[in-house]
Amino acid sequence: MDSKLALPVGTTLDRFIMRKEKDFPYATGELSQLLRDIALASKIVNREINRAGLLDIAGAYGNQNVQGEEQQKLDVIANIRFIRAFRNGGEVCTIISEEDEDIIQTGNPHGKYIVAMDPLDGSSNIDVNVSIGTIFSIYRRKTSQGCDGDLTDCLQRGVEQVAAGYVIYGSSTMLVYTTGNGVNGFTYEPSLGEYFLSHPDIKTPKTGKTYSINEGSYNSFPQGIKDYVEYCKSNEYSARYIGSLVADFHRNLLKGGVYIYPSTLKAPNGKLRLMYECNSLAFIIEQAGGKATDGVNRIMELEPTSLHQRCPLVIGSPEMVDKVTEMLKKSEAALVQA
Ligand SMILES: O=P(O)(O)OC[C@H]1O[C@](O)(COP(=O)(O)O)[C@@H](O)[C@@H]1O
Ligand SMILES: [Mg+2]
Ligand SMILES: [Mg+2]
Repeated sequence: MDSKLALPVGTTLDRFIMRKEKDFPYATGELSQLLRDIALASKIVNREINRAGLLDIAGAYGNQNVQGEEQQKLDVIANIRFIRAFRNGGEVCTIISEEDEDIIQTGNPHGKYIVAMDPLDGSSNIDVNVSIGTIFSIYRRKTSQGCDGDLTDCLQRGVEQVAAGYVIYGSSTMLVYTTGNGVNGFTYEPSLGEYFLSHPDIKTPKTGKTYSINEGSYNSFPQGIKDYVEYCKSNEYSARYIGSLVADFHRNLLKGGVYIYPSTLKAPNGKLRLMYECNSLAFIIEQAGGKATDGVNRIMELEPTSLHQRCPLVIGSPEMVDKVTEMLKKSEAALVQA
């Protein structure tokens, strides 16, 4: 946390954003307002999620999204709520969403920012009351204001992010984000309708004893990943896999651990999307002292070529990510020699 501005636990998100803005003499308040818009939309989505079982908003929506996945009603509701918040807020000109094939123009040509988002992460867990989330990345547009953003604005590398974060809708609802000056977590108090600083200056442990991977696809993992899973077992690490990226990531961020979604025969480029899952969490983990790679390269330096491109993900405590990279390299070298 910036030494000149250590704010106490219990500070409201609004006050935190306002005070942090003072760290940036040239700040114009637009990014602050955009963070508030995200917080507002997340409160509405949180309310819908909490009541999902009661209202007719559980289950499938009856459409497939651009990924070929069955859309859940809450995927669509969350998508609508965030798009509406960005439209009404006025700071965003263009949106990339997991639920929309093409970029969405908000009608705010003077908006300075591009948002890439996964409105509802962990869709397979929606109806079974398991933690789910929302993931977002914020970029400054490259093209001049006054017109709609275009692909050059949208396809920026992770290192260009001005902010990123996620909301986890779990036993409590939390917003965790970075603007490149450390990572802070805020817990939502529904009866007051406010987010309060609960996890200041989050740092992830250098290593841990938890690994998160869907071993159901073990047989088609790259050899290096198989070797790493065996290494974890031989060292009696704990296997934890919720099946919601945000939830698995959040646990490992706080307690130490590594989450791996490798390339498999079924998904040669992995399953997770670079622009609104991998880049966002990579920015967070790096700001918290951890690492994120595709097994070889730093996620944040990957050059995006399409809106919904996928990439393998190895993310978490730095020493554990390094171990995975080391084992992948070794198995590759063994293959070459064979
Ligand atoms: O069922 P699998 O193949 O293990 O995939 C689970 C992963 O897929 C995801 O559900 C993909 O995200 P969406 O739910 O946003 O599509 C991640 O949250 C999760 O980590
Ligand atoms: Mg997702
Ligand atoms: Mg999703």
